[in-house]
Amino acid sequence: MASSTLICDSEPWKELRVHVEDIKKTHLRDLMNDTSRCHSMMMEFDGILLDYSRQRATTGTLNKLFNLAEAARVKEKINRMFNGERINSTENRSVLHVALRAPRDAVINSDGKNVVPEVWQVLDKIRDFSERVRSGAWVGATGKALKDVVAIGIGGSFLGPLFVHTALQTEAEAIECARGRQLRFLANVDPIDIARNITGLNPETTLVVVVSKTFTTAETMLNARTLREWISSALGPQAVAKHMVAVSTNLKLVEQFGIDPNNAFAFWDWVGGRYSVCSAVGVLPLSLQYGFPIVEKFLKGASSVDQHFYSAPFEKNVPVLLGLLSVWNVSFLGYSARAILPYSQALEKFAPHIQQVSMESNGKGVSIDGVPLPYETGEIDFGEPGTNGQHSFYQLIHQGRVIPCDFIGVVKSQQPVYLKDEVVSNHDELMSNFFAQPDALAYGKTPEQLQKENVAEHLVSHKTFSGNRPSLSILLPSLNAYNIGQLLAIYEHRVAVQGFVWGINSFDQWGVELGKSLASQVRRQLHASRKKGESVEGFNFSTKTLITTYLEASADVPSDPSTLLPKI
Ligand SMILES: O=P(O)(O)OC[C@H]1O[C@H](O)[C@H](O)[C@@H](O)[C@@H]1O
Repeated sequence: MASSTLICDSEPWKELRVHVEDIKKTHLRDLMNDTSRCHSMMMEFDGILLDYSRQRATTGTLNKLFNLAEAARVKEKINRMFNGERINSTENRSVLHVALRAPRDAVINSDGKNVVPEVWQVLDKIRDFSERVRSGAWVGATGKALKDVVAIGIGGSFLGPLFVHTALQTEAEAIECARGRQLRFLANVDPIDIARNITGLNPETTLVVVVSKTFTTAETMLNARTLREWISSALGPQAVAKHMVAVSTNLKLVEQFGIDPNNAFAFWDWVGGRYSVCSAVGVLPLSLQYGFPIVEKFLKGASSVDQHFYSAPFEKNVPVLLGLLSVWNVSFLGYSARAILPYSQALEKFAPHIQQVSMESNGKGVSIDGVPLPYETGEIDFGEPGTNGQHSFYQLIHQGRVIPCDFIGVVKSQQPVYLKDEVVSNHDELMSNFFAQPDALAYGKTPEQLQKENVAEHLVSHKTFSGNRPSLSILLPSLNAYNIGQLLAIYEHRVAVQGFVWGINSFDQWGVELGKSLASQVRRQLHASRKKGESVEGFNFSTKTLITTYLEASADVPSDPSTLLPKI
């Protein structure tokens, strides 16, 4: 364990701690009255409007945060990331998801080698393959076109592609391109997820894409073996070659599984799982569904933000500003959660994706040098589309704990609806809430206001809103593939900025390993008990009792069953 200077020992950190006392003396109601402050806390980039005037911050706070960024050497760390240095030091890897969406002529080096040509080699292969499948040039074992795709993967090999798919599903151009096709995602090892995913699908017209960076993830591999069985029991084992393809960094294991290496789409260990949606992980299933040209627009949107993040000064740099403000909220104001609230049903899978990007990246206990941290990192991310969330958990956000909110709105709906006799269009109705909620949180409602409204005395405290609750608003011009790419990259880089300031490694995830290895011990026990009747040993009293109860109550499961697939 090396020793290193922690950011909390720096002068800018200490200054921010002192500055909290100044901010405590202010209320957002007053801060919002300062028009020049608000003006300076709004910016536009590539069609996106960012308004962070409802943060509990002044221009002075921002300056102190920029000093903190300097002390944390954030610019240097961004450069090291883009230069392909091995900033993921515990795995000895570079972190180059930006190369996945770089233009064909860009140069991004990893170990002195420009990786952009290999990125485009795979993209070209995806374009070619997806066009062949979509046009019916590539057919299944019985000669039928493959119109349905099941993508098997979990975590980073699932959440990002699901978010993008869900966001595109209702977009006009994407709808046209996807006509007659279905894309489904099988993630959970729960057989119910298998049942749901194969329901209504015919193996003859289905292509299965196995997506796994390592090709060893227990859930994904069992699901892959299950769908291999589903295909071969219906069409014969030789059908697997036509009906199963793979995305992985481990092409050797892909071949051992029985998938033709020609039908494997590579990516590289410099792509972290949760940062892999722009690799074949997302690009292959999405291109099969929507065609490569749409996915290329998504990559371009992400690339535009990459260039902005790399080159814009911090005062006008969207991911940097967002990252610094999150650090301010978490480490100085003590707000440990963040709500992601898109006012667009198309973004319903955005919060679950960002949950992994953020929490798996920044939920760490030690510095990048292995020094235990005296401050907490990461935040608890959750969210639902507005207005649904308003009728669910917003009560707590308005009158309970303070949770900084990200409001994400879209100017032009993907699916406008107008009714002749209504006051506003349906999208305007949605957006009325998008504009109102941040002010409700910021201003609140005072007892004096309530008294003026003649509210009964015994209800005044119940109806009082303290306000002073921070939020920020992001307004996108529309929600097409390009905008979806922009949004993704903004959040990816914001998380990196937070990690750079906290001085942690945002690109490893050792915290997921312990549970996996304990599950292996349980798996061995279940096998031994079911097949050989062995008693449950080697666990504490609680776990032993739970497992024994489970085994006894399911003793009717045959010890050597023949293959059984869901019947639904
Ligand atoms: O893509 P795979 O190798 O199958 O990994 C799938 C997921 O599982 C791991 O446990 C990690 O928590 C995730 O970061 C990863 O995305």
